[in-house]
Amino acid sequence: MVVVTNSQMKQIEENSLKYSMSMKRLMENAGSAAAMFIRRTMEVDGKFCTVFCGRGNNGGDGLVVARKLYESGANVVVVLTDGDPATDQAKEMMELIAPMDVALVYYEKEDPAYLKERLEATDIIVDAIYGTGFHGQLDEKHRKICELINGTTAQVIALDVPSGVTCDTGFADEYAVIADMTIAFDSYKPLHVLPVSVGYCGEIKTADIGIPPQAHEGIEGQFILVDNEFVFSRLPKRRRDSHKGSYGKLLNIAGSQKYMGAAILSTMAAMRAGAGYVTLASTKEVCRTALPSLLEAVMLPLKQGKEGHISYESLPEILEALENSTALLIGNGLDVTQDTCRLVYEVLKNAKCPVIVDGDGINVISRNIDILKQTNCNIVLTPHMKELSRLTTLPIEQLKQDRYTIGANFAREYGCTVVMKDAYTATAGADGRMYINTTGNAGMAKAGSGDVLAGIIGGLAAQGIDLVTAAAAGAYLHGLAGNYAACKYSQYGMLPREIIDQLPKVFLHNDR
Ligand SMILES: NC(=O)C1=CN([C@@H]2O[C@H](COP(=O)(O)OP(=O)(O)OC[C@H]3O[C@@H](n4cnc5c(N)ncnc54)[C@H](O)[C@@H]3O)[C@@H](O)[C@H]2O)[C@H](O)CC1
Ligand SMILES: [K+]
Repeated sequence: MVVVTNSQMKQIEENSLKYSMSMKRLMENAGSAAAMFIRRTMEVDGKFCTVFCGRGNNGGDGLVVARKLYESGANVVVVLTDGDPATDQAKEMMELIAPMDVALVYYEKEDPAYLKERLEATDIIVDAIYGTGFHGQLDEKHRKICELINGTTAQVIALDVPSGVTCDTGFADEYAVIADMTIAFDSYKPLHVLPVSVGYCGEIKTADIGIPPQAHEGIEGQFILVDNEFVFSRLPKRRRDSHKGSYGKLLNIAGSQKYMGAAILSTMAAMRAGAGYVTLASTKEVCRTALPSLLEAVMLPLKQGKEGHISYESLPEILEALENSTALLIGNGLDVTQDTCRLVYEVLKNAKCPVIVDGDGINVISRNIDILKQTNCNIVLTPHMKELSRLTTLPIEQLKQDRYTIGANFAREYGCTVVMKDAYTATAGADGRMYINTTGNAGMAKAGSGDVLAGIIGGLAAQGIDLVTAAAAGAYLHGLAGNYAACKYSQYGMLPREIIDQLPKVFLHNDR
């Protein structure tokens, strides 16, 4: 799903006028679609509905909803929060509703006691105070209104945007409306996917408001919400006449005496993601220990260094294996030693296939970031917040506030893809596009989950799926399999290995 910014939405709206659409019809369609969603979700006939309308076009949509809910049998009161409508379309909607038996009250003129009483009896509140036109903070009056709305037990339906949330940044005033459902008109906007604001939206529905598809042409989404359609339209079905060589060879350089599990989890995940061959390159001890869990993997046992890591002397064997690989995964459980630093740098300088760098691989790169500029391959980095902080040398607090801009700038500067792992993982492409993932749950916040994600991305990349897609789709599949695992084993009880076990179910449900 493509996410459009406020100015892109305005452009789409304007384009649609070229296809005999009018602003008035768009508003009528938006209000009708919203009323339909409300009717589908809850009983409306005989219910008390209070519609809060601002002066802009969002308020105009609210007036249409008020009319439609009244026609469906609801007892409707419209509260005009800022006086009469200011835009031409909204004024027309006001004229249409005037003759109906819908009470129109002016917030400033109304007795606060009446409003309080009305809200106590209200079943459904429609928030049409501010839409995409809002930015910044709410003033005192609007904070009071939003506080009233948030203080009721009614179902709160926000039109397009919960009032008080800024469309493009997702920044929410501390008193912003907290909706049970938000009806996004035509397209998702950044606030509908950004972690800072999704919590204000409740359930999000998109309403077709009659904008012709041609009006979207040439609009390139900068934020892309990764969904089932995105992922499975990019993961081809396996051909009946194919063979294991058709699905690539992943070389996974992972593990050390201290972190054996990372090698097992990442290798297993890559195999479960569909790769034809997966080779685990690790110390002899890790390979021997991992073998019983990794019957289908190829083992490349290497010399062990003094600290239990892969010895630098193994470089020639690794480079030879790299020659035949279609993707490289490096870093899971490698440990950070002088040897691993040299090893990772040399391997990166020599790699020609797509490379995924995770865990200690990232920590090693953070010590010498310019190595990223000395490579001849496409690279995905998969840092969590702490690792991103090491990579960018920025404090975590700053990253939390502005990770989209910082991540996109980093990806652009170093020409790589950055999977920023968090509760809502976002993948920044080198072209500055941001792929937002919303699958996953708190049960995945356990050591080993990252190894599984890296393995999935590696497995997909080995099959020839382009690296940005492998990264964004990998995060989605990982989260969805994690959700299945939580359903089976609970968020408390689930283990990262069970995310791998659930991956086949995700594929099965999507006919892969
Ligand atoms: N996109 C479409 O095709 C359609 C969208 N519709 C609806 O229109 C709104 C956007 O309407 P707009 O009139 O541009 O803005 P708002 O209604 O959100 O009104 C904002 C209003 O408030 C002012 N303002 C902005 N920030 C602040 C602030 N911090 N404090 C006070 N006032 C502020 C701003 O200047 C505006 O005047 C969209 O969301 C849809 O709901 C159409 O109806 C259908 C087609
Ligand atoms: K609104």
